[in-house]
Amino acid sequence: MDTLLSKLSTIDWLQAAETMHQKGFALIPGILDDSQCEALKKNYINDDGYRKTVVMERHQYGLGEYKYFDYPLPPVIQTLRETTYPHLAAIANQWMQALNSGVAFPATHEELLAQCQANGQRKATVLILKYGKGGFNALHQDLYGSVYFPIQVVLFLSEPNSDYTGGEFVLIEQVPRAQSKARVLLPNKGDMLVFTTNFRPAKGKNRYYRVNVKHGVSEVHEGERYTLGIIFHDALS
Ligand SMILES: O=C(O)CCC(=O)C(=O)O
Ligand SMILES: [Fe+2]
Repeated sequence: MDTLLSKLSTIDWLQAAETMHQKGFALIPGILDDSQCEALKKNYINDDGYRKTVVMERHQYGLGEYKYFDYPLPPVIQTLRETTYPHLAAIANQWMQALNSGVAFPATHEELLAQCQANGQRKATVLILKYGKGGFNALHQDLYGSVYFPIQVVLFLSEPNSDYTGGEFVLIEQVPRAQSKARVLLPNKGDMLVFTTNFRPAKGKNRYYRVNVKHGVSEVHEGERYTLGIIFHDALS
């Protein structure tokens, strides 16, 4: 845990914020070590510590499975969630200001959760996802109620091109009155990707405008791909 905290403390958040402003995502390499990735994956088959399993194809979400963690969250996840939040809140607040939205997010994650609770959103949204051959995640946004935080994080628990092939992380930008732009990413095991849940501001001639963003995962060709998704707001159910 101390090593995780010390890794998180070395993140250059100014640079991450700059990349977020430019592109709506920022890749921060080497956050989880191999044993932390393996421990999270190994625990997937157990029932303890999870509140719900979702078989993605049953809801047309894609092909694969995920499990929502229950409170109290495992210490590694709790640390990731509460330590990264204040930095992301600063970025989100700059976005809200640029877009004149009148929304401001609280400085601490505890306060965000209090806002969720006041709105009946009490269920943990942190999840671990597992995809096998043919698995994919359809393009989506992770909003779980009217209180939501616009930035989320994914930690990559498998090594691309060795644990699995295919399975790129996909981001699609929907620019107003234009056709969509796709970006594909293949982060390494242990990397942390920060990205917008629903939109980012882009600079127009006179003011900022909203670019909608969705994310998903392209088809896994071979092997198994696991990720840990950290969403900062909680869910109604
Ligand atoms: O498996 C992935 O890379 C995507 C996970 C995801 O959609 C999420 O964490 O919200
Ligand atoms: Fe997602």
